[in-house]
Amino acid sequence: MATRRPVIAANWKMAGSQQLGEEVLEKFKLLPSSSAEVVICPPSVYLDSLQQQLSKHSSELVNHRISLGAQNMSHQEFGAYTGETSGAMLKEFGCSYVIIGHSERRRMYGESSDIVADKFIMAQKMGLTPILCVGESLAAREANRTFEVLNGELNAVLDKVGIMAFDNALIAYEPLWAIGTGKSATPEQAQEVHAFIRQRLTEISPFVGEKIRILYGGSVKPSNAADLFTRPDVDGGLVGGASLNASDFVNLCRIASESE
Ligand SMILES: O=C(CO)COP(=O)(O)O
Repeated sequence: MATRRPVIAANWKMAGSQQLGEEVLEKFKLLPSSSAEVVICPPSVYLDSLQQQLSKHSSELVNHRISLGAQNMSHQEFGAYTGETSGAMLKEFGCSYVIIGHSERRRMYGESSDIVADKFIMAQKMGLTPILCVGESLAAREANRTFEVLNGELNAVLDKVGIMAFDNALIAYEPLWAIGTGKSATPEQAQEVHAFIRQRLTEISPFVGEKIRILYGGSVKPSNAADLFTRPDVDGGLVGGASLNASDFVNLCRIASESE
């Protein structure tokens, strides 16, 4: 089996502060080293200060791999799109990653799978690595439609970008019923879906399927992380609530590093 370096990504959503960035980096300085890749996705207005904080503390963070990411971006390149942020702007402010197709954006802001695919394409065009979120609702799970929903969400992107585009992407499996509910998927449920996603990609390209990192998201916290992250197809986490607590978040990175 390929060794895939774990990734822990923080999705602050519309929360956090400049102060939180400072607190998180201070906690990382106390952790001797971590092998997991860490991605912090604050609201875009905080990217500038976080980028500066990262560079200020860089000499004390050499044993960590911390990158910046955004939570969303426009599928357009530039122009008259009030309120939007382009991939080029995110790049200018130090982002390497961007979350694409989070269920909160799909549900609350009407992002169709088609738009999600266009954002994926634009992210890569701008040199950003997309973190593509997929996941089923509780109703879909209860109706045994989990794999059908995931297939639909994956196919919408695969059909437009092709399998090789996934060579430079992460996938986050985030069941909607586990997001912000305190009720995580069980490690068995997560593993089952992650294996399904990997298999789906492996059928088209064994190289991509084996290599791609699939993160689990939905009520990840220090108490359930080790059980999730040690499953063979779970390559880390996309963390909401627990990423707003600096100690918990750094703890999650330590747990992910130890589960490699
Ligand atoms: O949506 C999520 C991360 O993108 C998960 O959020 P919670 O960790 O708060 O459940």
